Amino acid sequence: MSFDIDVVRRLGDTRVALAARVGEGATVLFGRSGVGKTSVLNMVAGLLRPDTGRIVVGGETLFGDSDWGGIDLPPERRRAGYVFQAARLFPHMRVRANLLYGAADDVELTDRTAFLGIAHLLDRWPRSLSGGEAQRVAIGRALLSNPRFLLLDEPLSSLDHARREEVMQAIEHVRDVLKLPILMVTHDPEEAERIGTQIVRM
Ligand SMILES: Nc1ncnc2c1ncn2[C@@H]1O[C@H](COP(=O)(O)OP(=O)(O)OP(=O)(O)O)[C@@H](O)[C@H]1O
Repeated sequence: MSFDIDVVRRLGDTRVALAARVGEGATVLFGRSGVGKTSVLNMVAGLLRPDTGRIVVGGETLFGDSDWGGIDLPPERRRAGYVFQAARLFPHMRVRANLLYGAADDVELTDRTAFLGIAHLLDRWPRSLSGGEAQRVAIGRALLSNPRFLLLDEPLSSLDHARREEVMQAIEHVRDVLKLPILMVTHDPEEAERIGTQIVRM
């Protein structure tokens, strides 16, 4: 599945612009702070509207300005799984309820929790989880919503070395075994090198 992204959006004094066409696997958006990486993910997710351009994922137009058919699919029809820098779990729900939020059913729960190494955490509250555990639950929640692709915004940046390795392996599993297309933001060159099938510099 390819991402074909050609967007411009002005935010205050910053002009966020990206033109990239990428293929299978994981695409890493790499660039200095403030260049607009998160804004690009938000545009792909449907949370931020580009001023001009188009976003096509797997041949389906998610957004197209008036020159491209005037299309703007709402976020729920884009079917993006979005994982943020901080896990952003619902604090009033146990891990199981967090995972199943947005899931049509629980048929994949066992499989997903097994490879993410979180099966033993289902009855825990988010506040009792380590950063790495919480981030793996956030990835599980995104996967269980049956997404067509994953958006990962610096999912490792708040973690120490050991926790980073756990989450990195989970992302590699999604890329290599589930073969779900990934668009991931990082400003860590080592992470970009390891996760990225292709790297797009902004
Ligand atoms: N609502 C807003 N109003 C004005 N400027 C904004 C707004 N939202 C974002 N910006 C600016 O747009 C630019 C892009 O922000 P964005 O968060 O996309 O960058 P980034 O590359 O993800 O940065 P970082 O690596 O620090 O997370 C920044 O300069 C930011 O200050």
